[in-house]
Amino acid sequence: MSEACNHDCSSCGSTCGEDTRKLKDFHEDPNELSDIRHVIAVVSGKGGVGKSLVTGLLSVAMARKGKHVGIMDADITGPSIPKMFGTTGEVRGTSAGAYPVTTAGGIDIVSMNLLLENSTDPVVWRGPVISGVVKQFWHDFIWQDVDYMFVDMPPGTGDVPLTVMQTIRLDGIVIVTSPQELVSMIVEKAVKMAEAMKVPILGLVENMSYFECPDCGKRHEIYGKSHVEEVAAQYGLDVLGRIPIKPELAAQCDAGQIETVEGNYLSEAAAKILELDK
Ligand SMILES: Nc1ncnc2c1ncn2[C@@H]1O[C@H](COP(=O)(O)OP(=O)(O)OP(=O)(O)O)[C@@H](O)[C@H]1O
Repeated sequence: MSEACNHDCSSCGSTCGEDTRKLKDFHEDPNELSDIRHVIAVVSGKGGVGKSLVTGLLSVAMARKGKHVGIMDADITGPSIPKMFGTTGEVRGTSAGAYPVTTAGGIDIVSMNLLLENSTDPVVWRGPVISGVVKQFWHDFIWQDVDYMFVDMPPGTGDVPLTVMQTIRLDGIVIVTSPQELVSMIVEKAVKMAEAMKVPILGLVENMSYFECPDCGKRHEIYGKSHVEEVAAQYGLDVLGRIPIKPELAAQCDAGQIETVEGNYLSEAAAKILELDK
């Protein structure tokens, strides 16, 4: 709240968490044939920090717990989910709606890359068109019996994250950071956006946290000391996991083999997400 606050929010553009205006509810129902129990969005402040990797690993972790998982790849101009899962199938449609493509491990995926004739074709559309596609992924696809849907957001706080948060009733967001980012600033932006949109934050995941020497097991903080714990404490958030830099992880993602990745870097995140069922 600013010092000059006169408690008349109607003429104020700031998002201070004290907003007295009644927020209009823009949430929209999914396709009438869809059955989706929980939706979690994965966000990051900038590109390339590993948001898609975290979306993929969280999905695999939940699928390994016996849950039916869906992934909506809302990164329309930079979709990477199908490649990570080695999914090339075609979207099938009926008059009632279209169906996601299912991975080898049983995860349902919808991504722009599954709709393009050629996966290397660029998507050169303006923001409103892109946001419209994300809405179509929600309305026009039939998501059957999905326990947990993860939405891989484009980085930042632009049109698409806003559309997703307004349109889909989210159970929470997971914020992905990396040690080389200005973590405090990124987290504060995400916290303010989530507050403004009334979406709970499930916690932070730090990717590329450290490198573990394969010979001696010593951990090296290649990008400098992590500040994720301090920042999380500052905002009252949980740290849900720290993922090391691991060339094998990148190689498995490039080979479409994320479902065979061993180790569970996100067990705390998965435990927290499972609590949504309670
Ligand atoms: N911990 C890690 N160890 C090794 N490679 C990683 C790790 N995290 C991510 N990568 C690699 O870095 C690249 C970027 O990761 P990813 O696509 O998940 O980032 P992103 O934040 O989703 O990017 P964008 O915002 O551009 O979609 C990928 O090639 C991925 O395999």
